[in-house]
Amino acid sequence: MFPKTNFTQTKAYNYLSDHLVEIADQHLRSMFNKDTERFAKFSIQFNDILVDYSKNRITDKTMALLIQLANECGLKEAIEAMFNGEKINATENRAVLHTALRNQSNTPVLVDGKDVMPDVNKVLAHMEQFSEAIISGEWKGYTGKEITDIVNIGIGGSDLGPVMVTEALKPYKTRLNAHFVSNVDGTHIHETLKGLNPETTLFLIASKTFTTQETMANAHTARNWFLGHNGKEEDVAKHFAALSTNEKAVKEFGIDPKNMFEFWDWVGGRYSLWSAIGLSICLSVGFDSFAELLSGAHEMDNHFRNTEFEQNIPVILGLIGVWYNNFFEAETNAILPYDQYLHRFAAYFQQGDMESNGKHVDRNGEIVNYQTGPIIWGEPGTNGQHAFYQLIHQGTKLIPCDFIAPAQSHNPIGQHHTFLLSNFFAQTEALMNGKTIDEVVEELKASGKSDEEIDSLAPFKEFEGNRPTNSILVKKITPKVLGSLIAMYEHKIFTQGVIWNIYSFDQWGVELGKQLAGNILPELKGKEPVSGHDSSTNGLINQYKNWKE
Ligand SMILES: O=P(O)(O)OC[C@H]1O[C@@](O)(CO)[C@@H](O)[C@@H]1O
Repeated sequence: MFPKTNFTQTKAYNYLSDHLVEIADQHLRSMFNKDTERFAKFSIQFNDILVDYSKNRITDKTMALLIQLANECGLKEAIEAMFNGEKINATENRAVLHTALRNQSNTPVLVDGKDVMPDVNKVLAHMEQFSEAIISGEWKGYTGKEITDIVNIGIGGSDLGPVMVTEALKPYKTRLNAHFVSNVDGTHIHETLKGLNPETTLFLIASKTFTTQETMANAHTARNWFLGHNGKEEDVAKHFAALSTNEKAVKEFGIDPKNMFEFWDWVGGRYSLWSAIGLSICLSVGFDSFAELLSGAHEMDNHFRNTEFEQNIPVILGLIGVWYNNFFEAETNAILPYDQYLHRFAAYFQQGDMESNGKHVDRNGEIVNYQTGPIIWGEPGTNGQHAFYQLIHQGTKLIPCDFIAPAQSHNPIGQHHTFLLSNFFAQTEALMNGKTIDEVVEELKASGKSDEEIDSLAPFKEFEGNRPTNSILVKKITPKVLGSLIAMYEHKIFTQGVIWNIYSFDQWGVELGKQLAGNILPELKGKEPVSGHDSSTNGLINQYKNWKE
């Protein structure tokens, strides 16, 4: 039974509110000075991943109370409910089983009394066979040439995951070139198709519903492009595949069901890279690397399901996020990967986190009176340091940051990696320690500044510090490590959704905009002005109609 606790009515919530007052004036500097074991106490190593959460505004008591909060909110029951295939996505009456997609132990997972693992393994085998046929060159296009380019056409969860993983695992790239089209803006498919050869291009139409406007528009344009370049209807089967739950729509589009890779309604779009949606990953980095990715995620699943909360990484990260979100009023969470290959990692979790926990109604249908999902953002380090770190260091907003870095680079050129890592270590140290006004004055004195100059400059050069961070140091970004990292964040999001008593696996909030776009679309034809909207929308549409060609 999935619990429905209002966390603000738990004992732990009240104890945490009191505890916040107790530690409000404790600076992280003093916490570290007082406790030389702080790092050992507040860090966990999981295979080739070290999670250091010691630079957070927590004490032993904080962690004990946060774990009490998790217990009072029934987190353990909720975790079991998910893994056991209960229909915890209640508003869509669906199970939530992205974990089954990587269940390499093959223990049965029942949905409506049926073990889903045989179907999962059947699709995986098809993905493996298909990928190997394409990569080996055995599969030929309509003029007998082997495929050289893959174009994945999808959006949201049918794009962001494949893009992020393909970029993150570029060192494992196969001979195929992967391209991704997502935006309905014609520029996206225009720029992608430029320079591609229809004889050697394979299109993957990735859409759980196979109804998404952007994806279907791009898919039809791709098909017309193919047919417009001497491709024939009977050749479509050699150059188009579909990744979807909607076989009927796939057939209607004209894709051979043999080239359809199915997945199921218990796979959420933003949790679908492990499913047939991951076919572009298999083609980009090879099926073996994809299998390693699944393996890493499966290991994290077992950790999340079987580890006591005190040592449970996703639970701890989720609870610390609740601590800042609901007690320190932090509204955002920055994900800062010190690895250029992970440049789409934060973007991926913008959907993963914000589409899951960006909710204002609780599981009883009541409007919440507390904060729920944070705003997720971030860019790779060290670039962020030259863009927005000023605010993180000296702004008025508290920005909890996750710093991620690999000890080993795939490209050990000169001193680049030590430069990168020195910044990774320094930034969290600076955010934690800050620089006191006395230290600033000493520095200015030593640089020869006059007393008058010191008085005027010092206030601007002080760093409060006490700014919380998590440091996630991995041995190397391999498929297995990446799989564990992604699953770690998925389960962090799950943990927070349980604490906030919200449904994390539907996304009704994306529907209204689409519906209104459908209403407006026919109005954009012709030149006659519209008047059926508010004055702003009318004004904008009519100006567009004046200007459009
Ligand atoms: O895979 P599809 O069905 O085309 O959906 C694409 C994306 O659209 C959504 O906004 C839902 O409409 C995301 O949740 C989803 O990942």
